[in-house]
Amino acid sequence: MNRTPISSPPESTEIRLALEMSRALQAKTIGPTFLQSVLPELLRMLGGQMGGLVSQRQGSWHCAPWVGEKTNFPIDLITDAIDRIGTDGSAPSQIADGWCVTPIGSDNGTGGLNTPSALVIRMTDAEESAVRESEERAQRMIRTAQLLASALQRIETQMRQARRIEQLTAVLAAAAEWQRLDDDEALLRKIADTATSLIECERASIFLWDRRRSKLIGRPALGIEGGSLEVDDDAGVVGEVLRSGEPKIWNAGSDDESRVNRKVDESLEFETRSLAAVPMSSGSDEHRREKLIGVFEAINKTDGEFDEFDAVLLADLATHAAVAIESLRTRQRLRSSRDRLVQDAASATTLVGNHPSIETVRRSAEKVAKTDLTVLVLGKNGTGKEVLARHVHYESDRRSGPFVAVNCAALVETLLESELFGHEKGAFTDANQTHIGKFELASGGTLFLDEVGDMSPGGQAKLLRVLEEKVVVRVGGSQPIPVDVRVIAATNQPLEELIAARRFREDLFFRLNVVSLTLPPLADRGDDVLMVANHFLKQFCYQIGRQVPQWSPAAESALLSHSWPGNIRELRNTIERVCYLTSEDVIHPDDLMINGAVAQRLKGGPAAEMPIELNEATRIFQVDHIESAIKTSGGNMTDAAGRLGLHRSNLYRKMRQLGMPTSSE
Ligand SMILES: Nc1ncnc2c1ncn2[C@@H]1O[C@H](COP(=O)(O)OP(=O)(O)OP(=O)(O)O)[C@@H](O)[C@H]1O
Repeated sequence: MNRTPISSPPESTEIRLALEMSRALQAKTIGPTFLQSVLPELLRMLGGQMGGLVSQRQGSWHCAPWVGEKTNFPIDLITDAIDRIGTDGSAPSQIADGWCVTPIGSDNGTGGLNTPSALVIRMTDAEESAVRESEERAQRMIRTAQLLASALQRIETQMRQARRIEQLTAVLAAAAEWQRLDDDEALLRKIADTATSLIECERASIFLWDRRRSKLIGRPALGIEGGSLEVDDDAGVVGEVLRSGEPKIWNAGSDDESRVNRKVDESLEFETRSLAAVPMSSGSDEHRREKLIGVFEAINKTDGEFDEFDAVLLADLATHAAVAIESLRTRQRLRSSRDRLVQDAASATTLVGNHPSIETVRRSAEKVAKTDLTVLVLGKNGTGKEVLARHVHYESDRRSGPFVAVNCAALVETLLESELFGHEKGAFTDANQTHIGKFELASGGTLFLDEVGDMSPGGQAKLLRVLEEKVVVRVGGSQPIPVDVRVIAATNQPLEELIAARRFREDLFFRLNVVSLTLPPLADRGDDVLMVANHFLKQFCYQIGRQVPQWSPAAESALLSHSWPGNIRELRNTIERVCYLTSEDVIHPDDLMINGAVAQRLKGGPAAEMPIELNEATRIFQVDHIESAIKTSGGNMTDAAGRLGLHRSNLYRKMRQLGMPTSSE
């Protein structure tokens, strides 16, 4: 070989190289183009004429970054050098035929080069001669090449880590956006679009698994106008993923053609050149398999082939996508069962009647329902004040929220505050646990304050404050809790008279009486009596499974002429009795047992042909007796309780026991 005298590289080469590389490592702008821009200068310092980083991916060699021509690689030398990488990560350089090859060890999965790689330098002729002449020069070449190799590895690691952070940030941002979507078509499309742009591929598809039919349904089925793409769940690469639960990559040319299900391409008039597919599961490690909902697939990498980094990114997206799909499904299920419940509850509280007075109330109720105004419902006992309050609730935008009813008369002052506003654990002797008040429970919905006229003065003052400030403070607590509640109050008491007698606060009256709705007594509703009677008749007959009987004309007249002092509640009880105590196809006036007929019947009068069990007779007597006490007291429950020798709260308890409506929650 021709030995040309050469000058040794200046002693400072290694130092300059080290300085240059440390500057490079500190640069904030390290990116894919960075190495390409600094490599020529580094090579020149090393005495190289061409070279760069060579790595083997998916069976073929890639040179990037690289300076100079890409021909005549010393493949054998590179393979040999890579094979010599020690288990401890040591990577000896090889010098031969003018090449210096330095393998780059794996960085143990820290995000750097975990594909076989080597720094390859083609020496200038002068450098080659110098290296051949002098062992010291050869050693210097090796040392500087190793220095450069380790710097390249660090730079590459940094770049990959920066890219990974960027990707994960993008995945998290996308996942947060997916959680906000409420329509599954839009969600799936958005997931596919995100994957397409992050992974840099032509399209992405989600294959949802229909386990029962052993099919995978491609969504979005791009290219199939309005149709759906369905494949057998064991076909193609997606089938492999489903079977193994592992990510799979396929690249045309380097992988087995038979793995791809070309039927999909045919139906989409598309050509798959490369493909990465990963399982989609919303479960954590041990539940991954059972929570597998499908396969996520990226098709045709825009530049080159898919590699394991793409598969890792796709798997990140798939995990978040599976959670978003599952949580949308759960939300949809919950929403539809909630809608069904709301629908059931709304239809169970129908405001029956079409008398003009009821039509007027209904129209006003529906109008006020669209606002958040406080409503005061007025009317005698049993006229349907709670039914009307529920009607307002179910007609309002708050219908999916709770409807919470509180009977203010049934609460003694000491309990009222804790019932309405809640208490903290330890607030008083029996407060073993934190108790959420009705205002908080009704948040997002409606709070119905029944018998508000019976509220104690202290209770009235506290209620007024909450209505004005729209915050509650639990008893024993200090934290103000904002409450979003529409309040509907009701009373059968003449509030103006109570105000004059200083038993009801005028300021609270004005606060509650923003809109008032008044229900007329049943006797003033004309033929509605028959309509409501038929409504209850059907309801009770259905409950006990008997044929609905007919009214005799005389029974209809009796219903229409009765004064119904207990209003609809009395009518309801009457019809309930009729349903339970008669068995004929036609109902006669005597069957109604109104106008004292119950007592007469219980005393063994003419209406007593049908035997009644003792329990039922006792119940009927008690109901009748309590109703007449309430009637005599003009609806004042405290007074009625006094007449019956009971405390007011015991009267409510008794009424509940007897199945009498009490308008409490
Ligand atoms: N218009 C109506 N259509 C159908 N059922 C009704 C109607 N009005 C009242 N009811 C029924 O009558 C009974 C009494 O109604 P509700 O409890 O709403 O009356 P109230 O005026 O609130 O009574 P109270 O003043 O005693 O609290 C309930 O069983 C209710 O379902």
